Amino acid sequence: MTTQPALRTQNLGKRYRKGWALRDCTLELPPGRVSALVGPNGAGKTTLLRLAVGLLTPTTGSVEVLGESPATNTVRALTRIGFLAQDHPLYRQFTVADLLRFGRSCNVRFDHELAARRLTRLGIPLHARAGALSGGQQSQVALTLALAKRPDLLVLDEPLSSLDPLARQEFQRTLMGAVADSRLTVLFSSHALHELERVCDHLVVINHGRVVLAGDIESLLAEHRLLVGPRVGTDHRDPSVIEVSHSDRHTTMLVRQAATPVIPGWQANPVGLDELVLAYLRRPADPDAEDREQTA
Ligand SMILES: Nc1ncnc2c1ncn2[C@@H]1O[C@H](COP(=O)(O)OP(=O)(O)OP(=O)(O)O)[C@@H](O)[C@H]1O
Repeated sequence: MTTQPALRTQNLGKRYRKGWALRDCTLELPPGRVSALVGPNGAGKTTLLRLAVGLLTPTTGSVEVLGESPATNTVRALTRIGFLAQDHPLYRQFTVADLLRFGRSCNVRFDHELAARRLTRLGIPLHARAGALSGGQQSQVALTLALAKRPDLLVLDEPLSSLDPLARQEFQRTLMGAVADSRLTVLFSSHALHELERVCDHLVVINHGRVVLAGDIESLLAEHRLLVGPRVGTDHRDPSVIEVSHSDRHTTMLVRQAATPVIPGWQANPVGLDELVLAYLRRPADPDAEDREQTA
């Protein structure tokens, strides 16, 4: 069994005319897992996903998908990658059946049976024109085309955003089924924090173009604790303290040090995934990182 990361980035960065969209991104995604990429609007998620699939060229650093660069080894690497863009563009004049035929003619591994079966199950008629389908149906067609390509890495930019709750659940089941059947690796961006734990086992949090947290979700939750105790002053330079808040009499601290003994009089509570992600997103950008890069 291969232990090669499905996606590896090293100091990856992308600069547009107005500034950096992604900086100093070093990541490894484990194969055969579902990873979520979360962060606020403008954080750099789409930029990272487009770099991963070879649609953008890095300004700095490198990206590898299953050991190959999508930028330099285009044909071979791209047959192994499925990508669903945020606006899931489809040829609007094509019928769904035309799109399946087109998919088959462009991809040697295309599984026409799987695609037709999934669309029929979802009640999407093959004779309908793509432009006449609802937004949610169009995104289901686009997702089906990406899945039918039988990629090793499936990259999805906000696939949940146009789906209703039933369709979201079906989507989650489909992803988990595909991962279990074929050791597919999935990376998808999402704002739906409360739904992530059900479908993902790995998390990447990005803010201001930088990765601020990444890892296996279970381990991340086990490594963090919410400490509650009598009000105290806190050392803001302590890197294990992620966030501090005070009420009149109490101090609450989110810390990354699960194994440290709790101070008498303090309570240590587990932290939820939403709470953890939001605490990292509320942290101010690291001004030292900028200095470090300028002097490097
Ligand atoms: N083609 C482009 N030209 C110039 N700047 C861009 C371009 N694409 C993205 N940016 C800028 O890069 C930054 C990151 O954008 P990106 O689309 O990656 O964010 P995002 O996290 O996907 O946001 P959202 O959640 O809103 O989709 C933003 O400041 C954006 O304005």
